[in-house]
Amino acid sequence: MTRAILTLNAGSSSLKLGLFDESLAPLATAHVDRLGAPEASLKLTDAEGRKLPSEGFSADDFATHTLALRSALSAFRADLPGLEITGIGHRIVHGGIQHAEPEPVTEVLMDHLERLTPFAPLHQPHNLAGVRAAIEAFPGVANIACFDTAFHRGHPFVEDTYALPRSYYEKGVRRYGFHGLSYAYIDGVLAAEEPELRAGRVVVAHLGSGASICAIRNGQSIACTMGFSTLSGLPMGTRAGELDAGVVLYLMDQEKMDAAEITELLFKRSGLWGMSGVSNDMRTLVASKEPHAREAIDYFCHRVSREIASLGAAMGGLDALIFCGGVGENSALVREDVCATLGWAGVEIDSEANAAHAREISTGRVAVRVIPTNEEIVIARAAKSALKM
Ligand SMILES: Nc1ncnc2c1ncn2[C@@H]1O[C@H](COP(=O)(O)OP(=O)(O)O)[C@@H](O)[C@H]1O
Ligand SMILES: CC(=O)OP(=O)(O)O
Ligand SMILES: [Mg+2]
Repeated sequence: MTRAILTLNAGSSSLKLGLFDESLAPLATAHVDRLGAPEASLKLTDAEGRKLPSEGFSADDFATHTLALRSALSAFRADLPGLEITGIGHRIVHGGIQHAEPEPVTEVLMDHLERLTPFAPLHQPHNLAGVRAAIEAFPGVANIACFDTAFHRGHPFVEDTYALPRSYYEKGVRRYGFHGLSYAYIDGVLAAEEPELRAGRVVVAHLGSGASICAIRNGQSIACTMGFSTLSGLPMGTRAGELDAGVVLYLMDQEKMDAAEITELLFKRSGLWGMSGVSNDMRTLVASKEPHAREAIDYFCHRVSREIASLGAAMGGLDALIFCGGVGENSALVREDVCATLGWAGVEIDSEANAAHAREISTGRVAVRVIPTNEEIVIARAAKSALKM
């Protein structure tokens, strides 16, 4: 029997599972892509990252996060007999004020995390459902919660607060920031491979179905485009991103929408999906001839460029720009568009290197990199350390 750590990461459009041995060498991954869409699919890879066959599934098996989890776990079981799961690490999007360090799951913790669901409705319920499913599937095995908010907890007060009466800050109305496991991974790569860059003013653009950008200096989060909830900052697959709070008042006052309807509109029917009327997926938009699809891409790239500049300003300049996440790693078109308007800041890229998704794509003063993120290994490391393996 090989002893293994299992990791679970439920994103807004994806489900990613990882299996690692106790020295943290990868054994296998399962990645459900386009979750909930007719094109949903499962990709399994082995220890060497080679694709394994994963037949016998249809889109119905990935229609919801719960079904996708069941299908991915069954695929793992079929392909990898002889494993003993000794610890399970979970990406939990929101840890609130109280939870930053990875923690063993208890009933009390689950209760705290449940209460944060309204701040991350596209994630927290799926994250917690994943924990419950893991408890059921692997009784007696310890579950460790790893928080997406943790990486940002030390950011400066001016980046932690809104200009509201102080009592709201005390109640937890703060700029939390998310995608912290991804930022921690990228920071770790820079620490190991390009420490001179890490010491500079680094902006990391995590562009996936959910998207945010973070300013990092010496491993410390300085600012993030996501704040109180996973709604703010960039437009995303189905989320609006930056929005004048006056729009919400208008929706309530004039359109008589209640909180549930506004949540549904801003989290699930806006962003790339709402603007284009075509798809929430960048691949489909790039391939589409619909003018609204192109407008959605243009809006996305425009907001990404503006936010990169804004985060650079928060640090007094920009030395390195890193792209990661499903869009950031795979869309040369988006990177090209984003960088095209940042020439004044010293961002210049080589079109061929960019088209080839090379790691180093810059030709100008700012180092521009494409680094595939790996939230799974960050979760596995945290689980191993919390379990003192
Ligand atoms: N080849 C590609 N070109 C453009 N976009 C891509 C490509 N591959 C994946 N994507 C985008 O990446 C997104 C998924 O990114 P990911 O970081 O896995 O999302 P999440 O974790 O938020 O669910 C998809 O919605 C799609 O828009
Ligand atoms: C926080 C968030 O939006 O996560 P994801 O990109 O995985 O949906
Ligand atoms: Mg994700």
